[in-house]
Amino acid sequence: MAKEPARVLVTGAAGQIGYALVPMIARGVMLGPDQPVILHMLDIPPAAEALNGVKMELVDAAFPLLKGVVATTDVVEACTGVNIAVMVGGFPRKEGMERKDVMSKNVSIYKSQASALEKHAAANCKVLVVANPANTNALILKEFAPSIPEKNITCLTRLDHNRALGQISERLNVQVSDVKNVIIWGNHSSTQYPDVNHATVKTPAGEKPVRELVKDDAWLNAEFITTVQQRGAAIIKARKLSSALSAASSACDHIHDWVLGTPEGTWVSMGVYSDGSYNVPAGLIYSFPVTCQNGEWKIVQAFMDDYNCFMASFCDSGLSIDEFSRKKLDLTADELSEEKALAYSCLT
Ligand SMILES: NC(=O)C1=CN([C@@H]2O[C@H](COP(=O)(O)OP(=O)(O)OC[C@H]3O[C@@H](n4cnc5c(N)ncnc54)[C@H](O)[C@@H]3O)[C@@H](O)[C@H]2O)C=CC1
Ligand SMILES: O=C([O-])CC(=O)C(=O)O
Repeated sequence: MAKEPARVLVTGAAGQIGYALVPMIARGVMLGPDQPVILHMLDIPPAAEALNGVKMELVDAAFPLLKGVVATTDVVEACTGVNIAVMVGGFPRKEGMERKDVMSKNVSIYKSQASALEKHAAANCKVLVVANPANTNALILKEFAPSIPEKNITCLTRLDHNRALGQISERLNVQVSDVKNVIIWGNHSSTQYPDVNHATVKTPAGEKPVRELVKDDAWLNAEFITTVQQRGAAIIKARKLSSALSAASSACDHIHDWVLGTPEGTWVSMGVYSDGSYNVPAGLIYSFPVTCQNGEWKIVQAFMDDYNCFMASFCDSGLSIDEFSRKKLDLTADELSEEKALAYSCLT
């Protein structure tokens, strides 16, 4: 029997990520080729005409899975009955701007949209915040939508995760689909820590650790990390616009794996509400390695082979974290704590 359509909200749908994202959703990239969708697109009144143009193009593209389009500048209409909310609308960082510069503008947007989602979205709506500062916008959304379970509110660090996979694949000249289990820890900002200590590559001789294949710890501990951390800025420099197609594609990956599950033996990075795992302060939205099953994510806690379980017992908990990594996990947590304080100061 055909599935009921899922209602998917995209805020900021007239913007450049929105323009890349809505056709992917309508094609089934996000929720699968057998899941019909009704798109809810929200933007602000100055973008209403452009938003209507996007709606016209969606009609023109005749997507078989697309069962309806709501294009509106009314936040209540946009949020009503949605099962998935992808929050892209916001004030983007421009060349030379730090994320903190855009904090106060986004705090007020996320406060009001949180209330609309809380009152009007479907029960168990899953929320992905893309707009920067993504982790802190998600935290504000969580604070102002107290009846939405905290496990349903996440932010996008899958783009950073995919960037890390891409860098390793380029360096080793292997298929990106053969690289797995990198980790993005922390903030979607230049303090994030792209960690390859548990990442592997599929080879004809079995799965091999990335470190063993790259054979260049100096590169992995320095240039690789900064390349991933600074990739957003490099795209802005090259395009004079921030990443859009890769952001849209990664947002689809995030929701796809959350709803439909991660493959056996594979984890992905998601910004989720910290429960204190890995000694990350509870109450931050922090990017962790997660596996997903039955529509729920779970922070990866432990390696399954004996050696690493043994090693993990000497560390904080879960995957073994060396001293180099520990400092980087703490640094990005400190930045998130500062962002949280700044965001709260914008509320008063
Ligand atoms: N987490 C991540 O990995 C990434 C995050 N981003 C962030 O995503 C956001 C969107 O980027 P772009 O699409 O390039 O920006 P954009 O400026 O092209 O589009 C943003 C859209 O949001 C709309 N908007 C503004 N306020 C709104 C509101 N209150 N409600 C609904 N819509 C509103 C604007 O009118 C515009 O159409 C930015 O904050 C950007 O920094 C971008 C790339 C990656
Ligand atoms: O830096 C930005 O504003 C865009 C962004 O988040 C990214 O490309 O990762």
